[in-house]
Amino acid sequence: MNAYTYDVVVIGAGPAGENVADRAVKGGLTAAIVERELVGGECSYWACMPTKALLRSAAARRAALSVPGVPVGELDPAAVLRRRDEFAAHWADDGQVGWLEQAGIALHRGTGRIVADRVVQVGDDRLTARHAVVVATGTSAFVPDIPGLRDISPWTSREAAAATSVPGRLAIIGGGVVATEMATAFAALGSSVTLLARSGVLGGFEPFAGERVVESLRESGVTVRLGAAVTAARRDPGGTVQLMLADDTVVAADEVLVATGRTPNTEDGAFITVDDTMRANDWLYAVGDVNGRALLTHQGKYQARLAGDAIVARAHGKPVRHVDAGVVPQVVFTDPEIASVGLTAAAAAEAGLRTRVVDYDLGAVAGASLHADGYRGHARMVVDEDRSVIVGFTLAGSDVAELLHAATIAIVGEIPLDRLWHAVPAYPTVSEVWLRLLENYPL
Ligand SMILES: Cc1cc2nc3c(=O)[nH]c(=O)nc-3n(C[C@H](O)[C@H](O)[C@H](O)COP(=O)(O)OP(=O)(O)OC[C@H]3O[C@@H](n4cnc5c(N)ncnc54)[C@H](O)[C@@H]3O)c2cc1C
Ligand SMILES: NC(=O)c1ccc[n+]([C@@H]2O[C@H](COP(=O)([O-])OP(=O)(O)OC[C@H]3O[C@@H](n4cnc5c(N)ncnc54)[C@H](O)[C@@H]3O)[C@@H](O)[C@H]2O)c1
Repeated sequence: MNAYTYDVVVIGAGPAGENVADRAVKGGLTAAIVERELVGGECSYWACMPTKALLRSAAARRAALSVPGVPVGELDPAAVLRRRDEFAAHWADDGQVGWLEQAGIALHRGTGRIVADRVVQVGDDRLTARHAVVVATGTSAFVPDIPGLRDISPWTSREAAAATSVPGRLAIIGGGVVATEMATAFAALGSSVTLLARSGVLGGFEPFAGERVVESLRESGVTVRLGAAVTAARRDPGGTVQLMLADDTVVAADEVLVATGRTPNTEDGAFITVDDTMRANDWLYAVGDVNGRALLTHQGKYQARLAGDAIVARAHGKPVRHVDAGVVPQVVFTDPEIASVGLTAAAAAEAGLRTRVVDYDLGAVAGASLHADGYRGHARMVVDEDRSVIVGFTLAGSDVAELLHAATIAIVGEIPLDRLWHAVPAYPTVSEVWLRLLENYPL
C-alpha cells in the first residue's frame, strides 16, 4: 500500500475534473487526479470533439452548396473519419497528460473508490485529501431494458463517435441531442438512417427546434418515425439487425445506435446532489455530468472553476462564490443548428413568469439572405414582462451557434430591453435579428 496526501483529490479526469484540479493548484493547493481510462474524458475522445468533427465537413459542404459559383464535390467519408481521428488525438492521452504535468497536478491511473471520509483508494495507492475529494466521474450511455437489445451489441455514442466505417443502414433509438446529431452526421456520410423516437424530437427545446430538425432530416433522406417504441431486437446469422416496434412493424439495419440518455458513473447509479458550491458534504464535492445539473462540457467546466475556487476559499476561511445555475447555453449541431439559452416559453410560463414571446423569421434578415440562398431559420425571444429583461432565446438556422453568446450575455447581464436598443447590430449580419426582435417588442 502506497500512502499519499494531497489538499484535493479529484476522481475523473474529464473536462470537469481537470478544471477543478487546475483551479485548486492555481489557488495554492496541491491536487491529484485519478483516471481509469484516458485523461481528457468522454468529451475529448468519444463525445464533443469527435462528433463535431464528424459533422463539420458536411456543414461546410452545405454552406458551399448554398451560394452559386463554388464548385462542390462529394463528401469523402474516409477523409472525414481521418480528420475525426486527429480531433480524438487517435485515442491517446499523451497531450493531456503533458498538460497535467505542467499544471502541477499529480496523476494516479486506475479506478478510484471512496473508502472512508476524505480517502480514495486506487489500486495499491491510498490518497488522503486534507480539504476535499471531488467526484468528476461523468456519465455513461444508458441502454434501456429492451429484450434482445444488449445481445445485438448495439452502438452507443462511443461507437458512433469512434466509427471506423460508415454502416449501410443505421437505425437510431432516441430523439434527443445524440440521436439527431448522429442522424445528421451519418446521413451525410452515406448511411441510410432510420430515427426511431419514442415521443418527440429535441424535447426540452422550443417546439420549433425539433420540428425544423425533423423536416430537414427527412429532406436529407432520413426516415424519422415519431411515436416509435422498440419492443425487441435480434440479429440474424447474416448480421442484419431486426428491431420490432410496438405497432408490429420491423426495422432492419446493419447497426443500431442507442441514444437514450445517460447514467451517472457512481456506484449506486444515482446523480450526486450538491449545493450551489458543488458541495455534497463538508469534504465531498461533485462537478460535471455526475451531479446531473447540466450534462454539457462548458457547464461542467464552469462548475469546476467555481468549486475549485470554493475549496481554495474555504481552505483559507474566505467567502465563496455560488454557481448561477439558471442560464444554460447549448448548441445542437444538426442542420439547422439549434442554439438556445435560458428558458423556453413553456418553461418560463411554468415558472410563473409573466412573459411575452417574440418570434422572427431569420430568413427575412438581410445578413441571412446573403449568408445562404433560401436561408431558412427562426428566432424566439422570451421576455419577462415584469422585469423587462430577456429570460430565454432560441435560434434555428445555419451557423447560428456563434450568435448564441450575445443572448447569453443579455440574459446573464439582465440587460433591460430599453438599454438593449442601444446595442446596434452591424449591417448586413445575421445578428440584425436582434433589431428585428426588439422592433417587434414595443416598449
Ligand atoms: C455523443 C456526445 C456528444 C456530446 N457533445 C457535446 C458538445 O458538443 N458540447 C457539450 O458541451 N457537451 C457535449 N456532450 C456532453 C459532454 O460530453 C459531457 O457533458 C462532458 O464530457 C462531461 O464532462 P465530465 O468531466 O463531467 O465527465 P466525462 O467527460 O465523462 O469524464 C469523466 C472521467 O472520469 C473517469 N472515471 C469515471 N469513473 C471513474 C473512477 N471511479 N475512477 C477513475 N476515473 C473514473 C472516466 O474514465 C472519464 O475519463 C456530449 C455527450 C455525448 C455523449
Ligand atoms: N451538442 C451538444 O451539446 C450535445 C451533443 C450530444 C449530447 N449532449 C449531451 O449529452 C446528453 C445525452 O444525450 P442523449 O441524446 O443521449 O440524451 P437526451 O436526454 O438528449 O435524449 C434522450 C432521448 O432518448 C429517449 N428515451 C429515453 N429513454 C428511452 C427508452 N427507454 N426508449 C426509447 N427512447 C428513450 C428520450 O425520449 C429522448 O428522446 C444530453 O444531456 C446532452 O445535453 C450534448
